[in-house]
Amino acid sequence: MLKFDFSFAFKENLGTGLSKDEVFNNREFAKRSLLDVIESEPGFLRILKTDEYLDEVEALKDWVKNFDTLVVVGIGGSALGNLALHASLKPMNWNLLSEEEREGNLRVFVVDNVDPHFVGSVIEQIDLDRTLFNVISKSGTTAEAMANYLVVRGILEKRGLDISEHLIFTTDPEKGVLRQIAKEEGIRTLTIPQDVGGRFSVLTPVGLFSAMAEGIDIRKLYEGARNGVKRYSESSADTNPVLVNALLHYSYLKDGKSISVMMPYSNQLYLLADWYRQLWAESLGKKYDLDGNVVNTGQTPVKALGAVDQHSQIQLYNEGPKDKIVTFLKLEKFPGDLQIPELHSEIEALSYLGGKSLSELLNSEQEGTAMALTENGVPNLTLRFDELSESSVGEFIIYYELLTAVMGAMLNINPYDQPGVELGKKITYSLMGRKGYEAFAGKFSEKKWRFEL
Ligand SMILES: O=P(O)(O)OC[C@H]1O[C@](O)(CO)[C@@H](O)[C@@H]1O
Repeated sequence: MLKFDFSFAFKENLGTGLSKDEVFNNREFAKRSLLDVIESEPGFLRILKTDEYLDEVEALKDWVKNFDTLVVVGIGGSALGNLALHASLKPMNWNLLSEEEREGNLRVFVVDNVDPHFVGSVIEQIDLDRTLFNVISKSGTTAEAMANYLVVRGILEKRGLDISEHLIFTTDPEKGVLRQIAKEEGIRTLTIPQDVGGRFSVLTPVGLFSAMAEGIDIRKLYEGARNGVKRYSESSADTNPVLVNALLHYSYLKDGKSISVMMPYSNQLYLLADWYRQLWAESLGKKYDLDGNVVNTGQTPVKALGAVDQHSQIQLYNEGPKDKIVTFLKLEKFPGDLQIPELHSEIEALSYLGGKSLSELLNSEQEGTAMALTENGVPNLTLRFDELSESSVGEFIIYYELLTAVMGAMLNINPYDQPGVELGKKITYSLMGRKGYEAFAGKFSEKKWRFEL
């Protein structure tokens, strides 16, 4: 079970900011918002009521064993969940291990960006004959995912490999070009349910397939998420960590804290902060509220890595603008630890470290940073994992999905759409010569718009 420490989030300890009374003033509003979310049964909650998606993915278990490597091709919500599961639940050197060391489980690479050097370097590391490519796109129109699909397909064709054996598509059950191509060519498919948006889709086949392929127990992931739903659906605002956190983030946002920092003190947890960044940004960053008023709301998610970013960001967080609320992610038990040898006992600047472990140092740094922020009046909270396991990561995912949806309800916006991404996509189509989109970039090529040196 995840543990939450909200001690340093209130005026009582900060000496500034919002008091418990001020924050909990909105408790009825938060409770109603949570109830509304649960009653509306968004797709990310509905999927946990069935084993349908687990079964769909597990039906491919034997076929997957034909391969040594899985390459996920997708971007945003079609990539970040895969990366987060891979980083948090597999050893950091997983893709460097031999097949025996991996006990037949697959290496997993995620190709999201269209940086040619990045894509090329992944291709160089794989044995095409033993590689399966999972092209993930809900819409089937995202330029980056489609371009990388074409690149990969081109390479497979050139090599004379059987396309329908080396490709699988994860996409909308009915719509889109990937569905169409799959039907025509007999390519296997997995479903992205229509009621689940990309950034909420990690517990659909989007995230489950690569997780299963690399040996993650996807049923345990569901178990953690399902237990999380029970725990976080509870309606007491004083004991439900979703409600406390929603109240905190909502109240501090209204109070001018426009930045939400997530700072894991663990390299393995770092990509969970990346996943959270898309979830918080695309869900809550909205121009209009549900009544059509222009609100331009949202809270900018920032990720930082402890202890590394203590030496890069903390000066700003402590002494810069008071516009942040910070969430630390802390890991109690690391998969492995290193003892610091007792050397140089005569040098005081080194001797105090001897005999301690690296995890002890890292976690002391987290506590020290939390206390320093508190001294400086920066509200912060700590979310603690006892250890990294499928069930704790599953719980974390549902915790943040629910928190985001409740925040959306409190802000009276739609957390499930992303209209603000569309214009940039259309201008890109225009720049790339896509038919029907000619006009979108034209305007900005006029001389009066330019200031180039
Ligand atoms: O799965 P798709 O449709 O390719 O979309 C990828 C990503 O692009 C967006 O639509 C816009 O960034 C995200 O919401 C989504 O996760």
